[in-house]
Amino acid sequence: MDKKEEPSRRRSAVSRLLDFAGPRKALTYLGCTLSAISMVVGFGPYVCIWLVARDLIAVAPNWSTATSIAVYGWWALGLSVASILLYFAGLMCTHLAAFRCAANMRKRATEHLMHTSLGYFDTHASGALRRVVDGCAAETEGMLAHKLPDTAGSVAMIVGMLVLFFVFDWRLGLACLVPVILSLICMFYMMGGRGMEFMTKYMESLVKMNKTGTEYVRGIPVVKVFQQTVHSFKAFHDAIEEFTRLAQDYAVRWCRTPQSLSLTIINGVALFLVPVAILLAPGEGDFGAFLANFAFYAIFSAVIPTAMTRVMFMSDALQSATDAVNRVEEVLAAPMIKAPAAPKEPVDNSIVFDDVSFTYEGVNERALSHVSFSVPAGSTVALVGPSGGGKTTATSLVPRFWDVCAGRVLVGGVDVRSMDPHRLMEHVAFVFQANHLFKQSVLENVRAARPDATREEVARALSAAQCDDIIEKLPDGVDTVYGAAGAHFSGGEVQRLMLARAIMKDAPIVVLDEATAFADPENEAKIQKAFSELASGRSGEKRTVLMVAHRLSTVRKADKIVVLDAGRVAEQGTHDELLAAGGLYARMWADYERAVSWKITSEEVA
Ligand SMILES: Nc1ncnc2c1ncn2[C@@H]1O[C@H](COP(=O)(O)OP(=O)(O)OP(=O)(O)O)[C@@H](O)[C@H]1O
Repeated sequence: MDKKEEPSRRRSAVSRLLDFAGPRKALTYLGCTLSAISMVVGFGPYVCIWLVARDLIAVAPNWSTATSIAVYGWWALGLSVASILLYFAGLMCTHLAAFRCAANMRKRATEHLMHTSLGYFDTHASGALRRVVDGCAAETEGMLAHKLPDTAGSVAMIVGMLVLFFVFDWRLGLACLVPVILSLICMFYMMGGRGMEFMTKYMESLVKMNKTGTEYVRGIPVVKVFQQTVHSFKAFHDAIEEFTRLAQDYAVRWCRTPQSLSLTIINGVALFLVPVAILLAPGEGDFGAFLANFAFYAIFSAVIPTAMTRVMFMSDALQSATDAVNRVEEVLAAPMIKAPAAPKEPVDNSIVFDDVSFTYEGVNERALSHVSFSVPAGSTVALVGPSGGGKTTATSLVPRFWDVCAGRVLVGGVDVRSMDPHRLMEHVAFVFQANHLFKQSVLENVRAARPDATREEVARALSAAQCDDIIEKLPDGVDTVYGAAGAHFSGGEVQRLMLARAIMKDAPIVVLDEATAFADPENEAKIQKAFSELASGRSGEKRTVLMVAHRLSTVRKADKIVVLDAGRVAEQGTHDELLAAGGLYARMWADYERAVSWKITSEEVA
């Protein structure tokens, strides 16, 4: 990945950023040019002031003979207005480009994430990704819209000043130049390696704080239940501390420096200019002309600190923007699901695991090792086994959350890697523990599986998934927004709504990870009924179902049970066959029966 990216990293952040602006990139250049012209035009009023000063010195003390003063005044006014108008026109152009750039950054990162292998989200917290997609784009907006044209203007101003410095009296010009050179040296030091290194650390710390913050908010119930304090959530606490330290460093070391620098320049100009003028004055033949020149340098040297400060703050913005564009490029480099050049069509509705092995990245132990089993079209196969046996991993290989390390997963007789990812998603409905309800109406939540479904079709899917009692309880029926008052669901209810979504999708194959291991008897019966509705399919054709079962009651009726233990298939067969074999499944079943009888006995006692 890095090798391919190196050339792009070598290009400047601004040029990489502007790639996101597309054709509007030209507006940035136009905006910067207008801003530069505006600054040069902005010299006009200063020149007029100097001309006034020069005329007055020339006619002193007969001030009334200076007749051109009003003309200079009008010129000064006209040039000021022209400079302001040019500046606004420039800003308009850069804003248009900056907005497009930020929008395209967000769009491309979001689109890329849509096609990123789903497993990527397991290892990249949503808080950090949100900050990259949204925050980084926002960070670049101000830089492109304001800082860049201001810097172009300031550079034009500095260059113009340097030229003017040597037009009238090079000796006074040189005196003004010394503090400029000094400040430039300081600025290059700030913009250099250490400054950038600091900014990268600062941004990393911000991302870390966001990430741990999201995790903390998610974990608040656990923290409360166990009566822990905020400090016990050590990662978040440490991230806040680290960020605070860096933010203080930032304010003290990196913000105070530009301010001191600016002051040095202002004072520096006077410090250098005045003594040089005093030294030169006695030797001057035409003292009036010398005084006028001195007035020129005194007026114009005041412009330089403003320009320098603007350039200085650009370095700050440039560092944040470089960091932002690096992070967005990192997201854009996230592995995408590879779509085959010539996708194959599934020929039936079966699923086959053919000698599949899989190891998670950065882990030595295999999560799955030589796993082979088949789910014939129209049958229901349940994966059972001890915790950590590899059940969830096996099901996540079907939608290509991850790709196998060895072997093949076939859907409809075709390796999932040879199928068009959209076709795979169409052919298979996935109901996972991580699926969640959106903060939308129940109707929209179910319709997410098939956006063109009618209200009647949604109602039928809800009925088939045994959700009628849930809908009846809701204040606005199917139009009730999930999360609004009175619209919260139990684990079993959420599972039934998920099943309604899967029924709505009407895919011939369903892969599901049972959400809850325990449900009350009423919910349990309804979930069972919803499962059989889902498996029975529409128009009499049975669906193929591969399910991770946490409840052995669910698997009893399955056509086949595959027992996964430590990533290997320990045994497979029907419920009766496995009981007769007296292996791991038989032991699990005996434990399950004991648990059920214990539950019944304790309920009777109660
Ligand atoms: N994202 C991950 N990164 C690294 N290892 C993982 C990841 N997810 C799971 N594992 C490991 O892979 C193995 C199989 O886990 P898996 O979740 O598939 O088991 P399971 O049978 O579904 O367990 P359970 O019944 O508890 O849900 C375990 O050792 C687990 O620690």
